[in-house]
Amino acid sequence: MMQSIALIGYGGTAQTVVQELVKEMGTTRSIHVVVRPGKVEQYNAMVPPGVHVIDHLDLLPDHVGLVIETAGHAAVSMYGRLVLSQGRDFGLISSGALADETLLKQLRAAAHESGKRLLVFNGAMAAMDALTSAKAAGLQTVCYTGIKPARAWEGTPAAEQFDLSTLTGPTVIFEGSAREVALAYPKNANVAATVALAGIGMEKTSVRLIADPDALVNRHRLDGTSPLGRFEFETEALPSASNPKTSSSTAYSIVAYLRGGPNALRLA
Ligand SMILES: NC(=O)C1=CN([C@@H]2O[C@H](COP(=O)(O)OP(=O)(O)OC[C@H]3O[C@@H](n4cnc5c(N)ncnc54)[C@H](OP(=O)(O)O)[C@@H]3O)[C@@H](O)[C@H]2O)C=CC1
Ligand SMILES: O=C([O-])CC(=O)C(=O)O
Repeated sequence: MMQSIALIGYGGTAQTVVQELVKEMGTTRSIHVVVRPGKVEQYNAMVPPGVHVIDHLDLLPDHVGLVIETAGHAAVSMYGRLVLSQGRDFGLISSGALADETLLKQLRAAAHESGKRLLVFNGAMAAMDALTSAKAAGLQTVCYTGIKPARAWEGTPAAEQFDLSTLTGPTVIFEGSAREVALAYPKNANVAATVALAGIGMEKTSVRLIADPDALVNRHRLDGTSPLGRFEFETEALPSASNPKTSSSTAYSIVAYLRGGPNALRLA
């Protein structure tokens, strides 16, 4: 049985989630979309009938038990504590925001205080079950590699270092820790932060980002070792139709969770 939910932001990810949920509106009690002040009218024209657009969390009815961020790093810090202090669960996809340790501590504290849950959806990454089992046994190394078409890296630090339009082959544009990449690539490296939060943390999780001029899909690769042995996993997803930085699989981790799946990590 689905619950009443609210989505913060109505970009590519939220639109896909809503499209799926309205098909089963009978089981979802209500869907609200929280947009920036002054934008209610604009977004009202975009949502399907029956979906409520509001511009402040105070306008959410009490029965909305879960608020889901799909609006970027700033929205996690702007709304997270308020959602939890209102006595609602907070689920997020912009997990790179949690590379800010102070924010993570504040959200965990707010969740403990209200007795509500702080969730990170698996997002574009898969194989989180292998990662968390290995963690239970003593995870030793984890490396996340993100490979995307060159145009997906426009507007990122890579565009200042490389001429993305003239790359002739796969090019490593970043190597470092999950914390470094989460802060430098806020729209492209949330996957690395999610892997770090589920596994061995922001410092120990190593990350490589690759721009591939011939790639048509986004590829996410996870390699790890533990006393259990080794795991490697790679998934390919079409970029979302509206945003080449985002894999279309991101929205479906939220949809699958709302349908009762295990597609989220609980941080508090
Ligand atoms: N965990 C994961 O695997 C992944 C996580 N992500 C994260 O998800 C985010 C969303 O991705 P995507 O759907 O593709 O992005 P889009 O750019 O398509 O949509 C973002 C939406 O958020 C809205 N928005 C921004 N700030 C606010 C705010 N303060 N309040 C309300 N709405 C706001 C924007 O609206 P407007 O500008 O009109 O106000 C826009 O409609 C990314 O920025 C990234 O951080 C993305 C991919 C994978
Ligand atoms: O959707 C993706 O491919 C991953 C992404 O943008 C992110 O990790 O922020």
